[in-house]
Amino acid sequence: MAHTSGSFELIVLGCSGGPLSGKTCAFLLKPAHVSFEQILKEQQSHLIALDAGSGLETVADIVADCRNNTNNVSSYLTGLYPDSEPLHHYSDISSLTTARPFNSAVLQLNKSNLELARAIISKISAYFITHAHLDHIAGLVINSPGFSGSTKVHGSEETIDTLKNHIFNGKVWPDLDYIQYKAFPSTPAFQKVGQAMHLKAYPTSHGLIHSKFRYKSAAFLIREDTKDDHILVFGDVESDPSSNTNYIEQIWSDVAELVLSKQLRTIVIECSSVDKAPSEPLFGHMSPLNLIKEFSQLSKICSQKNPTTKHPLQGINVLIIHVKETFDGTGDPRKKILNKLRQLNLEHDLGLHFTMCMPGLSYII
Ligand SMILES: Nc1ncnc2c1ncn2[C@@H]1O[C@@H]2COP(=O)(O)O[C@H]2[C@H]1O
Repeated sequence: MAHTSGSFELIVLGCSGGPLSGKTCAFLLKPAHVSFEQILKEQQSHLIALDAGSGLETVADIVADCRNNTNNVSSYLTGLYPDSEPLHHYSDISSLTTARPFNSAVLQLNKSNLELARAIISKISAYFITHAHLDHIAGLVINSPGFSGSTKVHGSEETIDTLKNHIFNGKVWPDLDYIQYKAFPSTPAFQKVGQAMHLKAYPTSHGLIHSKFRYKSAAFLIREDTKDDHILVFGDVESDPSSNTNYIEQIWSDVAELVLSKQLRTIVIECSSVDKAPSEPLFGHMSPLNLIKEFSQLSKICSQKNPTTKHPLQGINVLIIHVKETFDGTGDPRKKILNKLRQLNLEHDLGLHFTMCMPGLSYII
């Protein structure tokens, strides 16, 4: 049975911001109405990958959890800290549907956990990479010799150049001829992905290289065609005031109408650390104050477009990813970040609903 309550199923393989080397950012996305059973049978797949910091090993672990009724993957990140809470503590919305990604029809197939994981990974129709930092590509790289044939990898010109010349270059990793690179259009535009989705890639700023050159990441607006619904997924990103650019403002201006018409109800975005003193670097990332300022800006843009809407962001789901693990003995950074976001959300009267993403779960949105 496919999940039918939402438009998309976002399967979180990893969402840590490091420096932990496992469970870093990797997501599978498909229309919610299409089941994995169908995906495994069909020729033309509905499944896409957004970043690939984790891969085959996590899918195999999720299959094992589904088969054994355990929660090893979904409790992985919360299990790191002594003050961690049960999963439901990390979401504002009890109505946000989470599920185990694979149902009995898939799990009953006569395959080992690893064989089933490979069968699922081999149905990814294309990888969309926000930027080439290792924590977003490690799964793609290490898994690539096991791919069954041509593999499409989409990214900005800069990301593709880095992957081709600095990763898949015969030295760091074999230059595999079945990887087909495809650059995003220079002006953001929807392109068909999978069988019933379209994706538009926007550039974002992810800090400076050697304090000089802007390092770009990306954000993806994805449309589910049958329901004309959308999800916005950011890779690593810093706020416009931090970067002194207007990349995020351009995205907000482009999506404001969709927010107003309730055709964009979920935004997946990073919040890597707690707020820092101005002298401390954020390394091209968000903290709660910066993120809430960005959402206030989106709210303002929406209100300018439609002054009669009082709380344009009311009910928007914000899924937080890329929290950095900490070693300072002060406990779970996800709790601190979430508490601060909740407090600022109330103070700014935004009406957002926050969820800390966890690996091993499907979010039906
Ligand atoms: N100059 C630096 N010193 C120490 N750590 C850094 C420095 N620059 C970047 N980083 C870290 O390296 C990480 C690379 O991935 P992220 O962008 O997720 O987050 C980055 C920071 O946590």
